[in-house]
Amino acid sequence: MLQPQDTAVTTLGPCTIPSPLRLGRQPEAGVPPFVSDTARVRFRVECDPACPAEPDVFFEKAGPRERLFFDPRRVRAAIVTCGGLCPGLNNVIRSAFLELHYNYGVPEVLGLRYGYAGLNPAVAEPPLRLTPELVDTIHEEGGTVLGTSRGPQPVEVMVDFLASRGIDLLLCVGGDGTLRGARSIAEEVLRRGLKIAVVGVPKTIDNDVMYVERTFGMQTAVDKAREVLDAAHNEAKSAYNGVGLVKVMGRDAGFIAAMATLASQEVNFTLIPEVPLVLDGPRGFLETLRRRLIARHHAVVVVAEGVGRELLAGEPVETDASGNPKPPDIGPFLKNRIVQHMRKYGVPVDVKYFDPSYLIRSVPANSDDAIFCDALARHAVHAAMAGKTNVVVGLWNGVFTLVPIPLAVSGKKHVDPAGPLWKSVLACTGQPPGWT
Ligand SMILES: Nc1ncnc2c1ncn2[C@@H]1O[C@H](COP(=O)(O)OP(=O)(O)O)[C@@H](O)[C@H]1O
Ligand SMILES: O=P(O)(O)OC[C@H]1O[C@](O)(COP(=O)(O)O)[C@@H](O)[C@@H]1O
Repeated sequence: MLQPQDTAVTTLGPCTIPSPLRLGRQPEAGVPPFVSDTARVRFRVECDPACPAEPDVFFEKAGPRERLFFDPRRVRAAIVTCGGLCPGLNNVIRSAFLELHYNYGVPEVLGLRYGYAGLNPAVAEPPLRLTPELVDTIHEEGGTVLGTSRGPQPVEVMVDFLASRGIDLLLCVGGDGTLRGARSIAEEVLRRGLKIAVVGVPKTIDNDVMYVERTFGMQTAVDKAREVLDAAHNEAKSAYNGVGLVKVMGRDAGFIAAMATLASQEVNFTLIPEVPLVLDGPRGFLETLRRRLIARHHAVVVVAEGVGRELLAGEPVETDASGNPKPPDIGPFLKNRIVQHMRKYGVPVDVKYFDPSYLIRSVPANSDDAIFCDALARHAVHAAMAGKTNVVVGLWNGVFTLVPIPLAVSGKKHVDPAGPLWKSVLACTGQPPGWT
């Protein structure tokens, strides 16, 4: 159970430097333009009284502080992007640079190359010095202009790098692995008594970061996934007993599959890792699909890549360089089982299999994500300039928060099979709540 002290944010020291921020408008009378450290956001899922969220816990509110820990004129900042691609990485780099450069007047912002490898001189490409020209149009492109990577680097080496380069603040843009790395760096920095702020920006199309309502890139990925679902629907309904089978990313959490289902409204079966898949038996998936084909002659099925690990138990389990499990390929497996099952019962079937894979995460951010990335990046800069460290910018009930990284990596966020998102998916697809 979350305790109030868990949400306390670490600060490098007292904030004594007046902020040079010009917010572009005069504050309304009596309304300070700056956010105080005592401004809190209540942590509760208001729309779902059944949610076990703790009612009396508050997160510190993100936003510009009136007094800073760092003197902006002397700051050297650095940005690193890690893990899998995600729409909006370049937006975050651009907006963080612009905030640091123009609003705070920070003279030097470095872009570290290829993830945490960029902090290890033994393997690193030299950092890029960011300029207005360099970031000018990067938001129009997918991917990350800095490069990214998976795989560990020794924390002592990374902190040596930061100290020897005189870097005062490090923005780590990534998912839960990146945040674990950021936590190690921040803790090693504090152990050595250094004054380097480490602030995370929550990236992942999987949307599985705890205590963060939404990670950037997810909405764009859902947009792309929805296009594929609509295509699968067109294919399926144009064939006699057509099945459009779509596999989307999501190794532990089914947010993309669930949300793309709601966006498309054309899906009949949404399979996510949070709801165990049973293939056989009268109430299993295959028989339910057979009944649907007999009744309606077409179906759309979306399956998240992390589904059915138990079904594929015999398959070799691989991990990526960061130690994340790479699930055996559920897509072709499911296609074969559908074909075999229908053949067994003499039901003709025409399965069209779609694997959009990297297509949904390598595209530029949509408008919604672009605006979100801009806000996240600016909030990360505000937090770092105020000396906040070991913290990630979050969003909760529409308000930007500062979430201590140890809390954010204490677990992974999942689709709640009893929650409103999954209930909406069930209502939209008409599928049973579980497979038995
Ligand atoms: N427990 C950990 N401690 C330190 N670094 C980690 C840890 N887990 C992952 N990392 C590093 O963070 C980076 C990104 O992690 P990864 O899991 O690949 O992507 P993501 O951040 O998107 O989850 C990699 O360089 C990885 O080695
Ligand atoms: O092929 P890669 O680069 O390992 O990426 C695959 C993984 O990346 C993701 O898209 C996102 O993962 P991260 O954001 O944690 O990097 C997962 O859904 C997927 O399993």
